[in-house]
Amino acid sequence: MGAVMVRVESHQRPVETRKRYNEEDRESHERPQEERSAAVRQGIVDKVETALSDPKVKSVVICGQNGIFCGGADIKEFGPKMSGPPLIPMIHAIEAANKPVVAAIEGSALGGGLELALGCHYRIAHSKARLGLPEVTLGLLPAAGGSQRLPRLIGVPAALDLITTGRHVTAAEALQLGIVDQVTDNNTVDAAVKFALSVAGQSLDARRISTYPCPQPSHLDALFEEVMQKVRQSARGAMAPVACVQAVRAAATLPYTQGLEREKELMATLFTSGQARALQYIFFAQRAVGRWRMPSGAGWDTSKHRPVNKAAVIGLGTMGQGITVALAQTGLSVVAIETQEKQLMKAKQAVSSTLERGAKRRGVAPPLDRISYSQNIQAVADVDLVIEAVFEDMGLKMEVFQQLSAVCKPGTVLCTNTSALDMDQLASETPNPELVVGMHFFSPAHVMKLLEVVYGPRSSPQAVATAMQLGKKMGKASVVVGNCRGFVGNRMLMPYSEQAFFLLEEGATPELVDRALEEFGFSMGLFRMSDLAGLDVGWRVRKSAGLAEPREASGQSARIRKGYRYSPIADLICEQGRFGQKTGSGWYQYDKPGSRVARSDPWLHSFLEQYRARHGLVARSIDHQEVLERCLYAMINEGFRILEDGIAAGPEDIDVIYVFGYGWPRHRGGPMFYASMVGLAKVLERLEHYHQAHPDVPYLQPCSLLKRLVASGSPPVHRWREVIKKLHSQL
Ligand SMILES: C[C@H](O)[C@H](C)C(=O)SCCNC(=O)CCNC(=O)[C@H](O)C(C)(C)COP(=O)([O-])OP(=O)([O-])OC[C@H]1O[C@@H](n2cnc3c(N)ncnc32)[C@H](O)[C@@H]1OP(=O)([O-])[O-]
Repeated sequence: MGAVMVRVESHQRPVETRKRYNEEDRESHERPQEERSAAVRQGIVDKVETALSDPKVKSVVICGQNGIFCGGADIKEFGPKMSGPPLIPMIHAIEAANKPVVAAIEGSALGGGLELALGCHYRIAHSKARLGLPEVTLGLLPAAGGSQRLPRLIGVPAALDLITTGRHVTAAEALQLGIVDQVTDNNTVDAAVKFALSVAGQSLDARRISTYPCPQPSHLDALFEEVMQKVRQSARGAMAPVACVQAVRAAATLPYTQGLEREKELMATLFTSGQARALQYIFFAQRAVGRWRMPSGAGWDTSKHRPVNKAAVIGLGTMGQGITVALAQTGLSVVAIETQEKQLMKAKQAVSSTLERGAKRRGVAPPLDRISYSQNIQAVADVDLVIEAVFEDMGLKMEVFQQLSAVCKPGTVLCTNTSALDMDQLASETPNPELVVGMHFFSPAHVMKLLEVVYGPRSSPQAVATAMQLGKKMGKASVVVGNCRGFVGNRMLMPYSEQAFFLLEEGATPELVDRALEEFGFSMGLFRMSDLAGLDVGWRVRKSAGLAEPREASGQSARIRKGYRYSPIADLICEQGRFGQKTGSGWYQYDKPGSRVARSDPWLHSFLEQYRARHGLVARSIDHQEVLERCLYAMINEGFRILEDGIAAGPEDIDVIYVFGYGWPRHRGGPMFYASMVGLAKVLERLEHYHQAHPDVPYLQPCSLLKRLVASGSPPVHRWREVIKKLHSQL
C-alpha cells in the first residue's frame, strides 16, 4: 500500500443531492449540522493518525467529496461552544507529519478549507477549482493559521490582497501565485495519488510553510500604512478588513507562534461582533431569496422555468444598453431593438465597447457576434423572452406590449424593466397576462447585482421561475417581490428621502445628512446619491404622483399634499434646472456638468434659509442620531408594511434588495436585520416619538406588524416569517 486517501465530507451538497439524498447518508445527514462538522474534523484527525502510524503507508492524500474539497468552517456551527477537535492543532499535526500529505483540490478550497490545504506539504488543484480566504466577507479573518501561512508562502502584498478582499482565485492564478504546486484537467485525486507516491520518502523540511521566514518587502511599513488607509476608506466602518491587515502585519513582523496568537486575539474581537453576525446573515439571506415563494404557495421547488436560449431588449437607452450587455455576457443570443436610428448606432457602439472592456479584463473574446440590432420589432418573433426597457411612460410601454403580443411566438415571457409603473396594467395589453412579469434592473444594469423580479396578480409561477433562472444566469441577486408602487426598494426609498427633505426644512443641510449616513456606512449619502442619479428622475416620479405641482410660494398649503405634510424643496430646486451632476449643480455644486466631485454650495444654503423664512420655519440644531433614526426608521417601518402586505415574503428579501441595490452597508445586514439588532422595541418607541412630533407624516406611524412583533417579545429576525405567515393566515 502506498498513498492513503482521507476524504473530507463537505457541508455543501451539490445541487442534485440537495433535493434528495440517498439512504446510506440519511443517518449522517440527519445528525445536527454542528455534530456533522465536528465529525468531519474528527474523521481527518483519526484517518491521518492511522495513516501516519501505518508503516505500509508512504504518503497521504486529502481530498473532498462530490467534487468539492472544502468550503471552510461551517458558518452555522459558529457559536460560543464548538464541539470536536479544533482546526489549528489538526492542521499542525498534518504539517508536522513525517510522510508527505498532498491536498487534492476540486471545486472549492475556501477559508478553513484552504487553511487545511496550506497545512499539507503539497497542493494539486483541478483547473476549474476556486481557492481563497473569504472570511473577511463574513466579518471574520482566516483563523486557522491562514493569515500566518499565506504571507509566508506567497509574500505580503499578494496575501494582503487575497485576505482583505476575500476574493476567490482560479487554479491558474493560484499556480502563478505559488499557492498550488500543480494544476490538472484530469481526475485530481488520481493526479494527487500519483504525485504523492512520487514524493514519498523525500525530506519535508522545506514543505512546512509555518517554518518559512516571511518575505520582507523593502518598504514594509509604508506598504502597511498605504494598505491600511485604503482598507479603512473602503471598509466604511467594517472591522474585519482592518483586523485582516493587522493579522498579516503580525505574520510579517512576528515569529509564527506569536503571529498565530495575534491572529487568535484579532479573531476574538470579530467572532461575536454584530458586524460578523450581519455579514453571515446576508450570506444565508442571499441563498434564502433563491428559495422564493408566491402568496399562492407556488415557488422555486414547484415551478419549472421555461428554457431561454434567445432574448430580446426593447429600447436601447442607458438601461437597455446595460441589460443587453448583461444578457450577452451569459452566452445567450440577443436581439436589441431601438426604433431611433441615431440612438441605435450610439447604443451599438456603447454596448460593443463595454463588452470589449469586460472581455479584456477576463482575458476572453468579446461576445459581439451574439447580438443582432434592429429598428424593427418584427425581429423578436422567435425569441423566448423579451425585456422592455423603453422610456418610463405608460402610454409608450402599453403600445410596445400590444406590438409584442402581435409579434412574439406563443409562450414568450414578456418582462418590463419599469421601476414605478403598474406592470399588471401592461399585462392587460396582452392576451397572456400570465406570461408578464417585471424584471427591475438597477443602473448600470450590467454592474449592479440586484434584480427585482415582480409578479402581478396574474403572473404565472413559471414566468417568475423563468425570470429568476435568467437572473441567476446573469449572476444577479434576484429577489421575487409583489407588484405595488415602487415594488420594495423604491417604495422604502420614499419615506427615507421624505424625512431627509423634512430635516432640511428643520435646519439640517445636505452635508450634515450625508455625513451621518456615510458614517453609518452608506457609500453615498442620500443627497450625493440623488445628484449622481439625477434629480429630474425623482421629480418626474413626484409629478406623475400629482405631488410636484408648483403652489403659491408661501404659507402652509405649499407644504401640504392630500392632507399630509410635504416638502416641495426638491421640486423648487429642480424648477431652477438643478438636476445634479449632469447639470453641474443640484444639492451640491460641481466644477462642470458631468463632474463627480461634490462641493458645498453657498447658493443652496441661502436658498434653504430663504425657504425657511418664507414658510415661517425656524432652523434648529439636528444631530446625526436624529438623522439616522428618522431616515432609517421611517424606511424600516415601510419595510414592515411591505411584509404585512405580502409584497416581500420575508426580511431577508428586503435586506438583500437594500444591500445589493441601494448601498446599504453590508456589515449592517440590511434595514430589517439592523432593526432587529437595534431592538424592535427601540425602533417602535422612536417612531412613536417622532410620529407624535409630526402627526401629519403617515410614514412615521408605526406599522401594526412591528407592534405585533414587539408584543410577541421581539423574536429574532429569522423567526419573523412565522409571525408574518400566521398574520396572513388570520387575514
Ligand atoms: C476557520 C476559518 O478561518 C474560517 C472561520 C472559515 O472557514 S469561515 C468560512 C469560509 N468559507 C466561505 O466563506 C465559503 C462560503 N461558501 C461559498 O462561498 C459558496 O457556498 C461556495 C462554497 C463557493 C459554493 O457555492 P454554490 O453556489 O455552489 O453553493 P451555495 O448555494 O453557495 O452553497 C450550498 C449550500 O451550502 C451552504 N454553505 C456553503 N458554504 C457554507 C459554509 N461555509 N458554512 C455553512 N454552510 C455553507 C449554503 O448555505 C447552501 O446551503 P443551502 O442554501 O442549500 O441550505
